[in-house]
Amino acid sequence: MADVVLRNLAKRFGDTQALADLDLSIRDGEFVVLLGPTGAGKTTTLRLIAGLEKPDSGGIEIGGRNVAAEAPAERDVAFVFQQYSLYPHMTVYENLAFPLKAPVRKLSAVEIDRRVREVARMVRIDHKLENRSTRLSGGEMQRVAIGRALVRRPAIYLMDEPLSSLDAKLRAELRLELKRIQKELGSTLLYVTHDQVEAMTMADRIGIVAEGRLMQVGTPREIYGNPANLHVAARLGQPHINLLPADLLPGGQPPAGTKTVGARTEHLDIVLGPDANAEIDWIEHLGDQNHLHIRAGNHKLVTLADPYLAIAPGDRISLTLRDPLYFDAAGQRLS
Ligand SMILES: Nc1ncnc2c1ncn2[C@@H]1O[C@H](COP(=O)(O)OP(=O)(O)OP(=O)(O)O)[C@@H](O)[C@H]1O
Repeated sequence: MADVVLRNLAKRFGDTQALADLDLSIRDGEFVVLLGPTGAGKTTTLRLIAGLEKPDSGGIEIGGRNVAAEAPAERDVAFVFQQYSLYPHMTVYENLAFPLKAPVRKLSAVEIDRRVREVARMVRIDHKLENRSTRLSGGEMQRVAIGRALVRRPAIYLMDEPLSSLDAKLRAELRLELKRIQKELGSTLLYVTHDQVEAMTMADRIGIVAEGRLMQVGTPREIYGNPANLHVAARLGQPHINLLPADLLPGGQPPAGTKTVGARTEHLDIVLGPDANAEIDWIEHLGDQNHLHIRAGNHKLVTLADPYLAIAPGDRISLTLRDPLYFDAAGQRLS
């Protein structure tokens, strides 16, 4: 495993600036997640590190080595794609063993067997080793694809939305397993997703990417609690952060220059009573929690509420800010 350093990386495809001035250091053994919408430049970043694309400018170091002149095979990275790319004519065992059989690796049959079985146990596919890879469920195929990357011990694992084709339950399971395996192996991992829950639950650090730029890098807690700008604030949190004019609700202390107040659930106090400044529009019942849709003046807000809160559409409430986030006219965070 190794440190990976990206310096001022830029890449353009025709008129599209896919990446601009991207700086990022990934520490040995760290799990970094790039989070951003479609077209933000996440996959391009992985492909540049893997050597599948050439940067227009900037540098890439893997384990202290400048890899600019190295072919993909020399870079010692393992890539897991969104779609399981297994060899269909092979069994699960053969798929897992394949990356270890390259003559340059000089591994004995006993060592290959040991590693294949160890990784198969890790990704919980050891009971299907003799199955043809086409005779697996989607989740099992993706486990094999991840396992095939894990049998090698590369400098870095690059994973491009490896769980996005799976159903929600499997995604949640594999998310936990992937994090456990990464910790167990001490692997360096750069993982791309547009799923904020994956980013929050797996990452040591999250990098928020938008329009080819890295907006902020930090721990999930920093990114959520201390976003640098409106864009970052809007990427995390369910329901979405409410963006309101500075003078809409009482309770805040907006600093000079405040244009927008960012209020998440934890920044809003609700009291039923006579001093109402807002009204409940409707309530979405999600089982373990409710989403309250609230109207305050001409603005609509959404916040979470305990399902036992005795509240109904049409109820008038008093809505107060508690330590929200403040942004200036350019969308930069003020405090
Ligand atoms: N080979 C290519 N030729 C032309 N344009 C490309 C190419 N690869 C990427 N792009 C463009 O570069 C931009 C960044 O693409 P990239 O695939 O890195 O985004 P992404 O963040 O991974 O998006 P997604 O979540 O949809 O995978 C997009 O506008 C995309 O259309």
